[in-house]
Amino acid sequence: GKGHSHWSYEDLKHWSTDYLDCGGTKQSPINVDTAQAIFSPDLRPIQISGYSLPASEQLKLKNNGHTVVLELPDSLALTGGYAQQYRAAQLHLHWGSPSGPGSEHTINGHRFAAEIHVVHYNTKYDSFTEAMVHPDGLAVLGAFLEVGHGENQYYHEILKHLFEIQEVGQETSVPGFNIAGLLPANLKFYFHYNGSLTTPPCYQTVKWTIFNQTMLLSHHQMSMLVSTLRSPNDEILQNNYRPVQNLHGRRVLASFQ
Ligand SMILES: NS(=O)(=O)c1c(F)c(F)c(SCCc2ccc(C(=O)O)cc2)c(F)c1NC1CCCCCCC1
Ligand SMILES: [Zn+2]
Repeated sequence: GKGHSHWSYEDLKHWSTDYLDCGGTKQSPINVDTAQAIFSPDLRPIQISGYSLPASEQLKLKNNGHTVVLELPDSLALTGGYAQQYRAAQLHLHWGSPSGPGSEHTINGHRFAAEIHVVHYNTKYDSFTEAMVHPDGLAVLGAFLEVGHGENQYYHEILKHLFEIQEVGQETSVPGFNIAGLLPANLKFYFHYNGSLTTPPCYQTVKWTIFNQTMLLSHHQMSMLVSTLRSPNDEILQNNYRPVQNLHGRRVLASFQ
């Protein structure tokens, strides 16, 4: 059932007692030490297809108490950069607060303002639920968000609806748009490693791609993100990121030098 809704980012130590995998040796997020990353020229550019959705397609946007989730049709596909084909399930965000950053992954110890995750499942499994328990079951594309000068029109398609779902459990519908606009234009430069869901049940079944290029939002857009949604204890939902986890000998690959 929805048992995972009783955990919080405040009592992280209980995660591994309630969910065994949360105490595993292939956990996410991680810090990427770029000097230790292994340049792998065989890592192909990530290729996505079907990401441009017509406005007639209505997508569900939900405050699930831990983040804002945009459900995605499985017509969105990951067709390059991975050995197998994956289809989209949902995307969601992690962020900090007005006083600090909230990305989940860090680069050389640097935490970015926020991070988007586009969650996909391997099409060789019949469903997402089936896929998420297999080591090659999930693929998550991650990109960092920072404050830049202009407004980001693609992120605006999501952020302009946040006020409609301030309370936990609330959902609204968002007209389709080009989801690819939420990711960097250049999908060639990324880090790649095997890890996990960063939330209970922490299944170690995610092949992570973290793009090197950062997305830019306006200051106003970032402040909407960090100050609109409420959490289960009716406080503002902030700092919804898990601390970085030990690599336990895992190698991080880089598609670029
Ligand atoms: N970074 S991540 O991908 O691990 C991740 C998080 F860090 C997340 F924090 C979340 S949200 C927390 C999990 C959750 C809670 C409630 C509901 C609901 O009421 O519908 C749904 C999910 C979250 F949804 C996800 N992604 C989910 C992992 C949870 C279980 C499978 C659902 C799709 C991927
Ligand atoms: Zn996430």
